[in-house]
Amino acid sequence: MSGRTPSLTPPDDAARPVRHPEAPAPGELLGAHYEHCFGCGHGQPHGLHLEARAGDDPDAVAITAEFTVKPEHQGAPGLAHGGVLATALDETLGSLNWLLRVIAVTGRLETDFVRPVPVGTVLHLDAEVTAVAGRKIYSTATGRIGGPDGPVAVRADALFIEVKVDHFIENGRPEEIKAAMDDPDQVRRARAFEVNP
Ligand SMILES: CCCCC/C=C\C/C=C\C/C=C\C/C=C\CCCC(=O)SCCNC(=O)CCNC(=O)[C@H](O)C(C)(C)COP(=O)(O)OP(=O)(O)OC[C@H]1O[C@@H](n2cnc3c(N)ncnc32)[C@H](O)[C@@H]1OP(=O)(O)O
Repeated sequence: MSGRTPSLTPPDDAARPVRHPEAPAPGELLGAHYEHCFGCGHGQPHGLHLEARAGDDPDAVAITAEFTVKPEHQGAPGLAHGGVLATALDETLGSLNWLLRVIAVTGRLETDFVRPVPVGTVLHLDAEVTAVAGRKIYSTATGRIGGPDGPVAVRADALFIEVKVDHFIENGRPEEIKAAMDDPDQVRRARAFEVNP
């Protein structure tokens, strides 16, 4: 994509991404990586409740997701806030971690807002890893309105950086970290990212 900052362009020796052999099957609902996550958590009343699925092409590290814009997501009257749309893109791109079976955090997210997105709209998102270079994961996402093949409303390119579980243990607030480590469901989800908490 033109006009991107150099840090979003994979180096020449970057590898093609590979879907992990134990990744969720094509079409499988991914669920939430953390129940209180603002993007995907079912236990987060203020969240986006984004639902993501593993992409249909078994050779691509790709997913699809849907996000319904609610009145609480407004910026201008009747329109989605741009930061909320960026969050939906970020969350969708972050969900690609399930297919790589690594934990990675967003280092850079570059977003284009192409069309306004009215409240009530279902945003149809798709995201794909384009390249991997060491800990650096390059990815891209699009959000369409009016259906999965509708016009593009938002798009983003991103650089995610692989981290170990210590990233969260060392930086997260102790209350939430302890609760996560004491929760067998959370530990099971973390293992899906090959994490051993
Ligand atoms: C029991 C507890 C369980 C807890 C875990 C539970 C579940 C786990 C599952 C999933 C959770 C994972 C993520 C959350 C998922 C979804 C939410 C959506 C995603 C997000 O919302 S996530 C939050 C926002 N995100 C951050 O909170 C990051 C803050 N940040 C940092 O924590 C550091 O900044 C870090 C770690 C990124 C890097 O730090 P570092 O010291 O490890 O590595 P370093 O700096 O050496 O960078 C290595 C190479 O990346 C290049 N690089 C780095 N940053 C760059 C940038 N910004 N632009 C361009 N290039 C960059 C360097 O240039 C170098 O490149 P090179 O190797 O070529 O020199």
